[in-house]
Amino acid sequence: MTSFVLQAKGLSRHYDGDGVRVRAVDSIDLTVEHGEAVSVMGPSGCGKSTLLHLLGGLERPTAGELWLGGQRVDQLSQTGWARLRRRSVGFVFQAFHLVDELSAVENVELPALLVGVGRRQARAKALGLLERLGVANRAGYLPDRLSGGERQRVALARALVNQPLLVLADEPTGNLDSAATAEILRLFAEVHEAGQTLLVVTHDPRVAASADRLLTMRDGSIVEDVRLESGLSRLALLAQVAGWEP
Ligand SMILES: Nc1ncnc2c1ncn2[C@@H]1O[C@H](COP(=O)(O)OP(=O)(O)OP(=O)(O)O)[C@@H](O)[C@H]1O
Repeated sequence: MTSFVLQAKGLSRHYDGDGVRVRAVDSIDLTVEHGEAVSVMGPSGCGKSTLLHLLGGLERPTAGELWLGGQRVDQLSQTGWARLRRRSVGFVFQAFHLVDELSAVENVELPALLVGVGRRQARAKALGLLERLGVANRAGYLPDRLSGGERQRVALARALVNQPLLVLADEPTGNLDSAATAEILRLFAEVHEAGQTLLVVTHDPRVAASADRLLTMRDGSIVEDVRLESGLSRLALLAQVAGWEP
């Protein structure tokens, strides 16, 4: 068995329009091992979201190879990707993307039902996750009756319900106040400690510093790839990125 969850080789996504080529993602090489928590930072427009979309099959590369859990996926059809994504990739977005008409528990169990888990088992899994993430008391609520922090916890539960190989999060705290951000960070840390592989795109240095590896992107490329091993290096990162005094 391969030890990596994800491997990209020369992965690129270029857009052509008005005679101009935008190299949104430009020949990226990246390996993510099982159990890593990786954060991706960089200035607006440097290609972070495009990279995340490529890694989760929401967009197709214009060049390069992508491997997920030992399977080559850059050539997969849309249907093939949809099937793979349901089982192997969990998404958490800034805007939550919950189904408004479904209750919290129904949102969480939906991906399980879609891969053929029985109703009773799907419900039990969903309730278990809501419990673990501290929102079991909101199981029957529709999303519009939940706070931002609660919605994101439900979205995280939904991302985890099929025990994916990889969770991809795009600015997961972008719509949250600082108390809810701290709570979501704590939950991401717990999920990571339980062995989940994570890749998080963020502008927030607190989020970035909670990972154990930080990628910095510029103009479609990864220009820095550092391990954040100690509390000290995390503090230094915070100071450097945010201009704070440690
Ligand atoms: N569908 C598209 N067509 C043309 N250009 C695109 C498309 N999607 C993204 N781009 C361009 O690709 C580049 C990277 O965009 P991307 O959204 O990945 O950046 P980002 O780092 O996530 O930005 P932000 O931090 O502002 O969300 C930008 O120059 C953007 O304008």
